[in-house]
Amino acid sequence: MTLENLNSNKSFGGWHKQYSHPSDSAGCVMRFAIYLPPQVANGQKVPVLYWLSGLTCTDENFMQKAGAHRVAAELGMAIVAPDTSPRGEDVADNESYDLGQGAGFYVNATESPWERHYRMYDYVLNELPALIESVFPVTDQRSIAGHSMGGHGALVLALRNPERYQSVSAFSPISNPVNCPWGRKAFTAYLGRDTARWVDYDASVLMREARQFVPALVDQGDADSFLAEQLHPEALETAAAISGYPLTLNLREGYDHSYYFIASFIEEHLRFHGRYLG
Ligand SMILES: N[C@@H](CCC(=O)N[C@@H](CSC=O)C(=O)NCC(=O)O)C(=O)O
Repeated sequence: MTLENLNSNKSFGGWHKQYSHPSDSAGCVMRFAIYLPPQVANGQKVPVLYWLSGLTCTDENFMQKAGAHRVAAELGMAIVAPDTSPRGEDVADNESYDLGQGAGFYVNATESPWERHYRMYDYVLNELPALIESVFPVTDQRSIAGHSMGGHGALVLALRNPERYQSVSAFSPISNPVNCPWGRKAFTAYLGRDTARWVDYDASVLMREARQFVPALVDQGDADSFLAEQLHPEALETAAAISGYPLTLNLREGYDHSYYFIASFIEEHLRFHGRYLG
């Protein structure tokens, strides 16, 4: 295992660290950030919250802007934030911000030229937790959360793999990607034109058909400029009502799509996950 430590910062008694490593799933060098709470210094193993970021983000946005370390330190919870796509000179890209590098959509691409590296679903579900659990003092208790494109990724991963996660939460998720411009553009490129293949990556479709449940929390700002066109939380709410899914969806007055919104409510999300991670 070649794991290169790129950076270390002490934070709230614990450590924020950044690493790179060669990834089998992505076929390139991937980066992630990890927050290790102070409890690990006492030889304690801690559970892990995986955080998936949104379009244009890297492993850095959440760690720098969300203000999550203080409560993670109190709860004894590690947080792992992977990059949002494969990257590199030989990795396919697109000039737009919502396709290609920085916009992996947490799918396994099947279409050229994306299928060689864009396997973020496998990376986040399998490769990254296996690496984290073999190298760091963590348990195999995992929860998952994310924002926007990352909220879509977190919901899809938990809905398809309920045995792998204790809880799931999302800020402003792309809730019904088969019915919004961001989702249709990305899924056409990564998965092809056959829309029957898209539903495996649509949280609202998956939640409507779910039979095995993971406690779910979603927060959405009502002043979010992407709300009407891209996010469709009402589709998630309808799906939960049909399947009886344990979803709490909060509409927050005046909040937009930014990390100011995430920072305002991240403590509630961390405490929510803390209840299920033990
Ligand atoms: N046109 C904008 C869009 C980028 C943007 O708003 N990114 C969000 C996530 S949107 C959905 O996935 C984000 O988290 N940005 C990073 C941040 O630190 O705020 C643009 O190109 O900037």
